[in-house]
Amino acid sequence: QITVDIVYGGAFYAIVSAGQYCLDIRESKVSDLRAAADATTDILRKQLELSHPETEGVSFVYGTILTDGNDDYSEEITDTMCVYAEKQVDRSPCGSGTSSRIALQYFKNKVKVNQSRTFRGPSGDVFTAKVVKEVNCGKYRAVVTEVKGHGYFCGNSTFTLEENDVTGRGFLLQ
Ligand SMILES: O=C(O)[C@H]1NCC[C@@H]1O
Repeated sequence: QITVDIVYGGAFYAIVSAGQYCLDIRESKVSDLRAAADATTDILRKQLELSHPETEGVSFVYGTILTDGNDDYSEEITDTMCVYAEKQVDRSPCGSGTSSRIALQYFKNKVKVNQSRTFRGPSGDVFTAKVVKEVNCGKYRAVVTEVKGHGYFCGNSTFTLEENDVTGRGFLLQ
């Protein structure tokens, strides 16, 4: 049995420490971490009915974020691995995932407004994040967060859908 937190930070995520699966976010194989996170997302998608008060179309568990469990305020880096959509592993700490993690730390009284933390993804890239202020979202208490990081432009692509291409309208091979 594991215990997860469900948090919205641009998408709904389950947040859980890798230790709950007896895995180590820095030492375990990415394939094992990914499988644990994906199995969690899969189960939650079947069990949970979510509803966002303001945005339609986001009310499902988008992914599971594994952490090192270091949620108390500290200037130390805390590690994150976001496994989202259909088993994709984010190389970065994940923008919406980092927003979710700092919001969760705030509501668990681990950080205060304007206390910044540093989050590291699997590639070693870091984002910093803080809570800026508390707000309401529908009937829920919520926060505005600020996430900073660096991204790299890596290309353009153009997709074309021909009129009779039924398969091209969407498919997934696994
Ligand atoms: O950084 C983000 O928010 C995106 N990366 C993976 C999950 C989200 O789509």
